[in-house]
Amino acid sequence: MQGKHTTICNYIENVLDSVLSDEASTIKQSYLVLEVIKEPYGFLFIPRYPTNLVLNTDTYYRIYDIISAAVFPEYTCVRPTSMQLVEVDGEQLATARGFYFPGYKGKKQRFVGTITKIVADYDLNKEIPLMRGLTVGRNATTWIISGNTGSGKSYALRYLEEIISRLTNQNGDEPAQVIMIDPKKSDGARYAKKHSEIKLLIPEDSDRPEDFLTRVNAELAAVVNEMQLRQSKLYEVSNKISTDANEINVPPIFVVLEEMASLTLGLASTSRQVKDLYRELELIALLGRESLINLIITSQIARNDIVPIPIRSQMNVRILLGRIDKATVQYLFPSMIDGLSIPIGGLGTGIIEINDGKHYGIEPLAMPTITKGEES
Ligand SMILES: Nc1ncnc2c1ncn2[C@@H]1O[C@H](COP(=O)(O)OP(=O)(O)OP(=O)(O)O)[C@@H](O)[C@H]1O
Repeated sequence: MQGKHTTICNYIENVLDSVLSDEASTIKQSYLVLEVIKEPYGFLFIPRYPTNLVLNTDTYYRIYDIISAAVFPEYTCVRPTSMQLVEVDGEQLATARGFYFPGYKGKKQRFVGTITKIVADYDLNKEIPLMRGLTVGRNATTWIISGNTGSGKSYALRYLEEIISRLTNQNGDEPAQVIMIDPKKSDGARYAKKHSEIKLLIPEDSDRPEDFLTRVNAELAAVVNEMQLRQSKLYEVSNKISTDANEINVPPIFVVLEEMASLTLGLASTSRQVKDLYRELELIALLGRESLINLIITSQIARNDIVPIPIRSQMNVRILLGRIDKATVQYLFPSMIDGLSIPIGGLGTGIIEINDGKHYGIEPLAMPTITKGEES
């Protein structure tokens, strides 16, 4: 990795000096800060050895906390989920490595407008826009949206549904399929009622929780079956080693599960129906990507007994809206328990981590605001 000593680097060095020099007076002058001016952007913190700094995770996040606050709002730092120790090109051994802090100039901007306007500049078959400057690659097929009541989960889901309704198979002649499971018969159910193309699963008035869950499991089993059929077909027709079901021109399938906690409410985690549910969801989360089967879960809290670890750990896109504190981050962002980044305030805001090979860590998020006339 390479960087340049730009004006902001002087500023960061001064900030670091004044914080760190109290603890270790010899730190001053024993490091250099460079700005990485090519993608992936950010900053390099390069200590000159010998140094009294130990380059470990604690030091990394300590420096992250200092830099990220000091450069905001001119720059936004992304909080990596692990320490980033990188090789610095063309340096002597004493300065041949440094900490890399990913970040970008300015702040990413919330979209405010009609869906048509928001998506106009994007190829939805490649990426899903969430903010101006923040998109999710379509290879990220598993999403979890969590947050306290009123934080904007349902609103975020409606936005994603509007996006999904514009997705098709490779040839563009078959729309994406959506299966909406809404045990609370709330926003998701009401939205699906107006969109006949969505397959809606809601409890009947006479259903006991286990009756509804049995129907949900049957639907999920059918999705898993379709996943296996697609994999078999892909195996037969493809000569490529790395590919996905776009090659066989099938449309993406989205399983949307609104408020996961209410699906198992009142049932023991050891019951057959609950175990079946977790098994089917785990299979979809683990194996769905190649067969274009996507999973979107919302949950007020992503506790282990609500979203079991094997499912949660497969989630490529993790969104936490609303209140961000130690209690709320611990399930989706365990590495963030100490030192929180700065979320942007307001409705539908929080933090996001995207695991699509193009993002480095946790960043602030403000979900789009859809202006009247097109919100459906
Ligand atoms: N991105 C946004 N832009 C504008 N308004 C928003 C946004 N996100 C949420 N809101 C507004 O905030 C309020 C609460 O949002 P929402 O109903 O989605 O929360 P929730 O997390 O689903 O709550 P609950 O868990 O109680 O169902 C709604 O009035 C919604 O219109």
